[in-house]
Amino acid sequence: MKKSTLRRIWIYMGKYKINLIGVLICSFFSNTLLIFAPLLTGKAIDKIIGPSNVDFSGLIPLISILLALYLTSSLFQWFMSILSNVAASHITKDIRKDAFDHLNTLPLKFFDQTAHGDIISKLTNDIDAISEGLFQGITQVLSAAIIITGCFGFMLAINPFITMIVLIITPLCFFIASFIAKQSKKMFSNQSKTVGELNGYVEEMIGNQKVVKAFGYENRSLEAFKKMNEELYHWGQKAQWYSSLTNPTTRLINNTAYVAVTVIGGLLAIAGHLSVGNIASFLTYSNQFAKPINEITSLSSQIQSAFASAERVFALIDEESEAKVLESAKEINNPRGSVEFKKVSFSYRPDVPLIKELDLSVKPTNMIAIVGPTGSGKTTLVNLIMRFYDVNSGNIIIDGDSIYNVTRESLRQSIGMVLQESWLFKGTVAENVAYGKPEATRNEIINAAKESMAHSFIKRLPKGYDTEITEDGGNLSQGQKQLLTITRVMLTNPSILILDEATSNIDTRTEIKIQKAFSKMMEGRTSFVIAHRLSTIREADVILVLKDGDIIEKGNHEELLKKKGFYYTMYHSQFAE
Ligand SMILES: Nc1ncnc2c1ncn2[C@@H]1O[C@H](COP(=O)(O)OP(=O)(O)OP(=O)(O)O)[C@@H](O)[C@H]1O
Repeated sequence: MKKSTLRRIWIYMGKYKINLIGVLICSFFSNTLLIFAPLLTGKAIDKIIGPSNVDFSGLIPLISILLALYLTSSLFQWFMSILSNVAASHITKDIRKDAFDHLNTLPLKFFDQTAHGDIISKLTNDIDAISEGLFQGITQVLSAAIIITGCFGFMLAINPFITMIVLIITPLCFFIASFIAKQSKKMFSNQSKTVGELNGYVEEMIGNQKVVKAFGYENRSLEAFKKMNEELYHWGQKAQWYSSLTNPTTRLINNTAYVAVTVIGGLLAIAGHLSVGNIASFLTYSNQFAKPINEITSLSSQIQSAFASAERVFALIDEESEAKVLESAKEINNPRGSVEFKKVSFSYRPDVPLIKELDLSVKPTNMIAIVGPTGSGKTTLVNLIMRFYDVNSGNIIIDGDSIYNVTRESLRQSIGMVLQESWLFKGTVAENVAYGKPEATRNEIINAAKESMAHSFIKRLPKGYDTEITEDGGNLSQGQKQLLTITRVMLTNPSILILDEATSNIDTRTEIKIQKAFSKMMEGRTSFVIAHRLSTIREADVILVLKDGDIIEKGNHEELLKKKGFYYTMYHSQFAE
């Protein structure tokens, strides 16, 4: 357990000090009251002296006190769980908020390099494990400490000799329980690893059902699933076999102690050293004393796993945010759209240089097409303009301002992006269109849709602009989804456009319609268009041909064809197809 993890958990918990103090007080009273109960029960038993010989005047007050004691203890128990649950939910909420807030400040690099499932599991399971583990852990440790000390004290007071017997037998239980726990832990961890694999496999198969069916993969998929399921069964069985040993073994030892206490207690009673009531009290104390000791193993693993989860969540919160903007950073508003790259160098990994001292000057309202083989750095160029990644050296200037001297928000608001994947979320058509401008009026939305030629298909949807779209736009065609994302960009009215393979998922007939929407959108705006289909970028003012991160050819369509270089070969190879 790292000290810093403890300190940070304490900072979160410290905000709910009052609840914590309340939990401590309630736990103290609830457990202390309970510890007195067996003593009183013993005394009550001793009031029943024999047939027709019951000391009612002593017995009735004892029973009344016992009832009051149990009632008060239960009330304290109830208050304790309310206080601890309230604090636990607040802490979960606070940590989750901090983690999610921080997630929004992380650079794209982080999301590119981290498994998304892992991030989700940190935000959900791990955060739950922290609060559950810690609060249950703390309250149980506290109760255990009070119960063990109290019971030990009372047992000692009743009879030190029998207390020694209990003291010898109970740790034996503890060692056996922890040995079994160690063995079963291995099996449980294999089991959860297999569960993880199985979940991943099922998710992949469900997500890619089309591909599974298209390639007739069903039977092979079933085979692979069967194998994993068998493995899961195997580990599950073993884990259960070991863990199911704990209870019977510890019970057996505890019961042996119970019998020993009863027999020795009986003998001592006959010798006149103990009363029957004393034996009854002692038996209850020895039981209560053993219980928390037996639970220490599971309690410690619960607390350890809460700490492990806390470390994972704090590691996420400690991930380095996007570089801070300068204090002097200004807002960029409606730029005219001139873009300049000055000796820009960039690489994703220090040992693999990608873009080397690239110079480029783009005039406002120009259409720049970026073409080149796969992996040549086309998307990287637009990543740099959007500041998804920062250059290693050099500068990018928009309308005379370095993009590093303006706020990221205003820079990104000035640029509209349409990607190959048209991302839509669960909500109405209108809500999806207004994603970048939530305050847009219905008229503005309709006008944008008319401009992007999406209006006619939206009108025909069952509820028009109020039609609910399922997650990922499953109930729309690929072309319709793309028209919606174009409308979304239209509505934000950016000065600069980036279209990254925006029509590559669309059939050629729909593409013509979408091309028209694009042409309309590009009017009066600087645009960067990445396209594999060269027929779509013939009209570009400048075509940049990229190869291994360098611009190897630059010019308009005719100029580049005349050159008979790389573009010429690419263009003709596409038409030969
Ligand atoms: N997040 C990343 N981390 C590390 N390397 C990356 C990352 N993204 C891209 N690369 C690498 O950088 C190079 C350029 O990638 P980029 O996506 O810019 O190519 P592209 O020309 O857009 O390719 P495509 O036409 O296939 O989309 C490739 O070699 C790629 O493997």
